[in-house]
Amino acid sequence: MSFNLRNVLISDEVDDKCVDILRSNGIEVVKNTKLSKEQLISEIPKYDGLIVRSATKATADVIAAATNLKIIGRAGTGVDNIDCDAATKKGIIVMNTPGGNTLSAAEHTCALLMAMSRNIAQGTESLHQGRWDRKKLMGNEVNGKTLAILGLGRIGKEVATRMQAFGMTTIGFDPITPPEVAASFGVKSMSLDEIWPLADYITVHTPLIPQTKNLLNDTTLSKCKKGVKVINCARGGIIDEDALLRALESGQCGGAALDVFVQEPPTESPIIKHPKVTCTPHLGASTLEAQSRVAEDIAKQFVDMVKGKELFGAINAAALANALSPNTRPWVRLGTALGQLGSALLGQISNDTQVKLVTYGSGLENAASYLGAAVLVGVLRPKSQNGLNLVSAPAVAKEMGLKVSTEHQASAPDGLSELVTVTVQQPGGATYTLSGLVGAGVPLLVTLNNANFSPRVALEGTNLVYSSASTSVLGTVVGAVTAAGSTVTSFSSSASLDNQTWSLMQVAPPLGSLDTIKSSVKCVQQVAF
Ligand SMILES: NC(=O)C1=CN([C@@H]2O[C@H](COP(=O)(O)OP(=O)(O)OC[C@H]3O[C@@H](n4cnc5c(N)ncnc54)[C@H](O)[C@@H]3O)[C@@H](O)[C@H]2O)C=CC1
Ligand SMILES: O=C(O)C(=O)COP(=O)(O)O
Repeated sequence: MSFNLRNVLISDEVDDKCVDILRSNGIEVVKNTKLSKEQLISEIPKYDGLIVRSATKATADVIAAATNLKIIGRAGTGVDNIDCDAATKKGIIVMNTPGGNTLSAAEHTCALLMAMSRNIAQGTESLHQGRWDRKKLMGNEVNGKTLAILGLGRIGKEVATRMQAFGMTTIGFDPITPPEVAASFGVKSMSLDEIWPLADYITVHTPLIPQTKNLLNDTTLSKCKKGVKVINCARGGIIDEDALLRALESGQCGGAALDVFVQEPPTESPIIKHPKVTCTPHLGASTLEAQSRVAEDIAKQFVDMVKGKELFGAINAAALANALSPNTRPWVRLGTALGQLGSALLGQISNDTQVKLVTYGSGLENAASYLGAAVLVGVLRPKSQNGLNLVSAPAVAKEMGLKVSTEHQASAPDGLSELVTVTVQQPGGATYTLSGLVGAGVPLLVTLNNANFSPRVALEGTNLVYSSASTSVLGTVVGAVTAAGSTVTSFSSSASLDNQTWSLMQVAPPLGSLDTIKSSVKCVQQVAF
């Protein structure tokens, strides 16, 4: 996959460091933060890259119009404003800058929590209006109170340690963070049902995903202590705003501090007007420090990717990241080559084609995550539409209905340390199984339908792959290649198995037609690896 990024559109307010780094690396940049959705749709086909914060909505219709787009960069954390599924299906990388704004968001959460507890916004407002509301604005200490943190990732952890310094007891829930990890930063892990009755404060630090949408709702709020206070500096919608309003009205909720909203800006929402609500206009990441970091991070991540150095921060491209790593790159090439070979021999790929990948050996224990995508790129290449790559292949295969399975075996056969086999099968039709490994950084074919190649065949260049009853057809095939104006640059054949020999003949240039060879062999295909 080539990463030739000619130009990038920056459509949100991103620090100019980003522009400077991209331009100094030869990438053209247009910054336009005033585009309407319609204007974005009409502009986007001109660009190879797009950089956004949270304001631009990279929805399915924007992505559908993005005929040249290779990458969407999020100068920040949350990617819920980007239709990642639509981008993945089109082979567009989605990348964020994890960590660049963590401290700012954590500090803002703590600031909101304290401001809510001491009525700082309400006090400021009363003074602005010429009042001296001391009695009305009685607060409470946070010392000795219990803070529940839902989502113990980067920000949740930083909030915990800061609020512990104020004397709060921190408890939390996260389906992924192990209890011992949470304990290492002073948070006692509990189930949500254990948390609700214990919490004096609840702060959410999860992504907005189906499992976290309306995590705080009428039911869960009713399980909390009367007067519980809530903070949302993560994403609008994790707390159900209507339920929150009802709880504030009834006193079940004693206060809310909100930086994010279901609709931004929340002009129509009554929640922002409620006297017990302290709110800010999505300012969690709005510090000079965070903006400088995320701008620099996203630009450097783009440049590193273009230079083929590494793919950091990509959230939909595990296979692609491995394609850039020197250790795994040849295995990715092997997977694609085996997939291509299987697909060419099968001759047809349809909705019910079955593809099975087996990895052998401890070195390939977690390789299926990227080798699977690599194999599918090879399998689907004959059917390839624009954008078929390591990002999109699994999604395209899923959409087509291909039956894809993977398996890992701890040890490899025949004394090998690692081996990959790919089987492609048409139900009720042919089956081809290919095995290969990497030697000296080169993808090598080991067997084809159990027929062994010794020496192993480098899967490189353009090859005629044919099967014959014996190797005696070699002269005829070479004659046909020469007559077609091509030359044979290497040749390998397998051991004979069941009266069949498989041969790979590397030719240059590729042949225009295989017709003269077809009559001399059982089957022949031309594959460019
Ligand atoms: N207000 C603002 O300006 C900012 C908001 N954010 C938002 O803050 C949130 C957290 O960001 P990070 O800590 O960097 O993300 P992270 O990925 O480091 O942490 C998120 C945590 O949520 C956990 N999680 C997932 N599903 C969960 C569930 N059902 N219940 C409980 N926990 C669950 C994950 O396991 C993970 O540990 C994101 O939504 C991000 O978009 C981030 C930066 C600035
Ligand atoms: O990084 C995030 O998830 C944020 O919410 C920050 O949003 P922003 O870049 O300030 O629009």
